[in-house]
Amino acid sequence: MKIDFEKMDGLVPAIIQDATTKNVLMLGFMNEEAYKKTIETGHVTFWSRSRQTLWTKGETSGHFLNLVSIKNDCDNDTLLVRVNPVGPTCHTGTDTCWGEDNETSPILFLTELQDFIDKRKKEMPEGSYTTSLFNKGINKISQKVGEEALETVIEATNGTDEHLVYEASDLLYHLLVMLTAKGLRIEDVAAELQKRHDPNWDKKRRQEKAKGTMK
Ligand SMILES: N=c1c2ncn([C@@H]3O[C@H](COP(=O)(O)OP(=O)(O)OP(=O)(O)O)[C@@H](O)[C@H]3O)c2ncn1[C@@H]1O[C@H](COP(=O)(O)O)[C@@H](O)[C@H]1O
Repeated sequence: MKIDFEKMDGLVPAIIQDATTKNVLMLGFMNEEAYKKTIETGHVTFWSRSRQTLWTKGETSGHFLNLVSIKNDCDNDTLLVRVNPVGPTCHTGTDTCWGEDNETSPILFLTELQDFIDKRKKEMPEGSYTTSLFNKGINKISQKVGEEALETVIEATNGTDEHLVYEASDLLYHLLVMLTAKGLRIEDVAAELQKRHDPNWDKKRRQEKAKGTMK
């Protein structure tokens, strides 16, 4: 279904959400022209009600909202616009128009860290520990994962919580490097875990195992 501008007298509210952190950044209004321009340019564009003109967010500040996706609500009169913001969204200098900092949750940081590791793999800058791991290859990276797993286990059985968190972090970092080396993502692992969360998953797994279609 198309967004219904007519129903809304030509102007629909557009909720702007950070595609990564999922924080709500601001609310704006779009007419059909602004909507089309947003899709054509990939920069979120509104209709300014006060200035009565099209307004591309970032055109003066450089703080563009790069379009990721745009979606109608259930009755096609409000838009959810997911973006990657360049800089702070609010004109007051805060990340959201509600004065909040756009903090990444520690769990989401795992994907950010893997993006960073992937960048290291592509650019291979000198002096980087991650680069040195990629240079040594998958066998050495796998060995490091094994070592860090062992150190984590030792802390779990015989150490402090603080040391356990420290070693588990070493383990996760090296696991991310290993996944990256293999062209895989932490999201692939999360998706597998999500699949397993189905209460019938283990039953299905056993059935498939019995049929010999799964290891
Ligand atoms: N999270 C980590 C991280 N965790 C652990 N490590 C490194 O992993 C190594 C752990 O190995 P060990 O405990 O065996 O200690 P070691 O004796 O120094 O290591 P070896 O001599 O055995 O290789 C240390 O050198 C740590 O510095 C990490 N190195 C990098 N990161 C992240 O990766 C980013 C990029 O790092 P660089 O590529 O080095 O810029 C950083 O900004 C961080 O966010």
